[in-house]
Amino acid sequence: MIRPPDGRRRRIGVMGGTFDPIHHGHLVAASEVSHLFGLDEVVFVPTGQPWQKESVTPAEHRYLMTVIATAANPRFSVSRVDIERGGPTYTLDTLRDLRAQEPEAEWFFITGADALSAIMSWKDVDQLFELAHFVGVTRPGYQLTDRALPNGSATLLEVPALAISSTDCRRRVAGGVPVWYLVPDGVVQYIAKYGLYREGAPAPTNGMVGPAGGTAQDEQQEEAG
Ligand SMILES: Nc1ncnc2c1ncn2[C@@H]1O[C@H](COP(=O)(O)OP(=O)(O)OP(=O)(O)O)[C@@H](O)[C@H]1O
Ligand SMILES: O=C(O)c1ccc[n+]([C@@H]2O[C@H](COP(=O)([O-])O)[C@@H](O)[C@H]2O)c1
Repeated sequence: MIRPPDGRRRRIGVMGGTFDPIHHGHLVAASEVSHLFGLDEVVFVPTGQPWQKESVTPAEHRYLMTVIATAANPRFSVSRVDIERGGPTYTLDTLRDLRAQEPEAEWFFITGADALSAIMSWKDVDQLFELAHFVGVTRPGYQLTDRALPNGSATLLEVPALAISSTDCRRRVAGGVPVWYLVPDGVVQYIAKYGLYREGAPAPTNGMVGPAGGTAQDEQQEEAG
C-alpha cells in the first residue's frame, strides 16, 4: 500500500467496469485522473453481474485480464468485491464495501462520459454522491455533462482521446482482426490463449462462470491436479 508522505488521508480512485476486455481507454482514464487528483491508488473493480448489459464473459476471465493489464503500475490494484458479492452489481454496494475496508480514505469514482450520462438510472443514485466524489472523463463519441447531477458532486475532466471500446475489441477478435495496441500485450495473449470472443468461446453469461465457461483458474486447478 502506498502511504502519503505527509500523513494526510489516502486518496483512492475507483475505476469500475465490465472490462470485457480491459483496454487502453480504461487505463489512460485511470492514469490521468490519478495524476491530476494526486491519487495514491486506483482500484479497478470488474463487475460481477452488470445488470444493464445483456451478456458478458465469465467474471474470472475479465478479472484476470484486469490483473494482467494493471500489474505493472504500483498505484493500480484490482478488487474482487463486485465478483464475490454475487447478484447484480450496484455501485452503491461497491463503494460501501470498499469504504468499509478503508473508512479514513477519500474516495473518487471514475467514469467515462457515457456512463456518467446514464448515472441517473443507477440504483439509489442519490446516495452515491455521499460515498465518493465522481470524476467524469471525456470519451470520443459521447457528450460529457454533469447537468443531471447534484451541484459539486462531480468534476469533469478532459483526458487523451482514445476511440477504443470493449465492444469493438470483441468484434475485431471475432472477425480475426488484431487488437494489438488497443489492449495491453498480455491481454492480447490471454484472449488468444483462452479463445475468448471467438465462436465456441466460454459461454457469455450475466457475469459469473457459465455452464460451458471454464476459466483460467479452473484450468490452473486442473493442471495442479
Ligand atoms: N475509451 C474510453 N475513454 C474513456 N473512458 C472510457 C473508455 N472506454 C470505457 N471508458 C469508461 O470506463 C468504464 C468501464 O467501461 P466498460 O468496461 O463498460 O468499457 P466499454 O468499452 O464501454 O465496454 P462496452 O463496449 O462493452 O460497453 C466506464 O465508465 C466507461 O465510460
Ligand atoms: O449502480 C448501478 O445501478 C450501476 C448501473 C450500471 C453501471 N454501474 C457501474 O458503472 C461502471 C461501468 O459499468 P459498465 O456496465 O459500463 O461496464 C461499473 O462500475 C458498474 O458497476 C452501476
